[in-house]
This record gives sequence, C-alpha cells and structure tokens, in this order.
Amino acid sequence: MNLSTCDLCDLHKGDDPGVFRVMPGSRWRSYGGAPGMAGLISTVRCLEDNTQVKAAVEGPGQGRVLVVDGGMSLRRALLGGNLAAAAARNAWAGLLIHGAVRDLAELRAQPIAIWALGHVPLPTERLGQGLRDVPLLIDGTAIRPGEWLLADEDGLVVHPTPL
Ligand SMILES: O=C([O-])CC(=O)C(=O)O
Repeated sequence: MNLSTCDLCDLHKGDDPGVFRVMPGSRWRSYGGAPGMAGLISTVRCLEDNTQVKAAVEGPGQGRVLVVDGGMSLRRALLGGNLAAAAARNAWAGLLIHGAVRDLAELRAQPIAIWALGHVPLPTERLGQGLRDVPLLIDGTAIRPGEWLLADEDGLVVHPTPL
C-alpha cells in the first residue's frame, strides 16, 4: 500500500499531534530525482560544517532517510553532487536538509529524494563539527532517530513507527 501524506493526514486526523506529526509546509523544496521518500530516520545536527553528513552518506543507508538540522543556514551548502551520489550508492532513501544544497543538476540526476530549504554555491568547511543521531526539533516538530518519515510533494509527516 502506498499512502500519500494527504491520505495519512486524513486517516490520522484525531491522533495526538505529538505522535503523528505534520511538519509545517510550503518552505521545503524538492531537489532530488525521486519525488518522495519513506524510511526510518537517522539524524545529523550541524552548522555550516558537513563532516557528519559526509560520514553518514558514505555509510550504509539501509533504506533510511537522513534528516539534517542545519540551523536553517543558507550561507553554506551541506550537500552537493558528490555526497548525493554517495547517498544513492549506499541505499539511503533520501535526505531532508534544514539548510542549503548545491550542484542542482547533479542532485536532480540522483534516483533519491532530496529536500532542502534552498541552495547556495558555497560549500562548507569540514572542521569535524556536528552531531550524529541526536533528537532534532525542526520547525517545532520533534524528529528522533529510529522514527519514520514520509515525504511527498504535499509535505512531510513523522510517526514513531512506519504507517
Ligand atoms: O563535498 C561537499 O561538501 C559538498 C559537495 O560539493 C558535494 O557533495 O559534491
């Protein structure tokens, strides 16, 4: 069964908003070659340093989605063509970057979903900063490693277990 985010919102209307979570919409933009993604969540928190993003996508994705809290910074790109190719090669289902990406044509060529707030051509400096698999709070939505995320063109929803 392939439910959309809209279907899930209809089905889970009465749920506790702390359990079935709908991320506030409209600001996310889809940059990848796949229109949506679903999978268990792995996380990174970093600011203008993509050391941990690189480490994550160079490891096994096992169909998971990588959610990166980049502090909304649009000053430096946390992901570009090389890291997107590594993510696809290593079986990540997709990436959600609360920050910026670059190499737009190369991102579109990858068969995975990539969502970000915006883009900028300037890469980060990798200084070894950032945290892996920590709980995040993005736009007021709690996102924890091991939970489940579904994203499609209508938006993004999070649940403790796959729906
Ligand atoms: O390496 C980086 O920091 C980002 C990038 O340009 C790429 O992934 O190709």
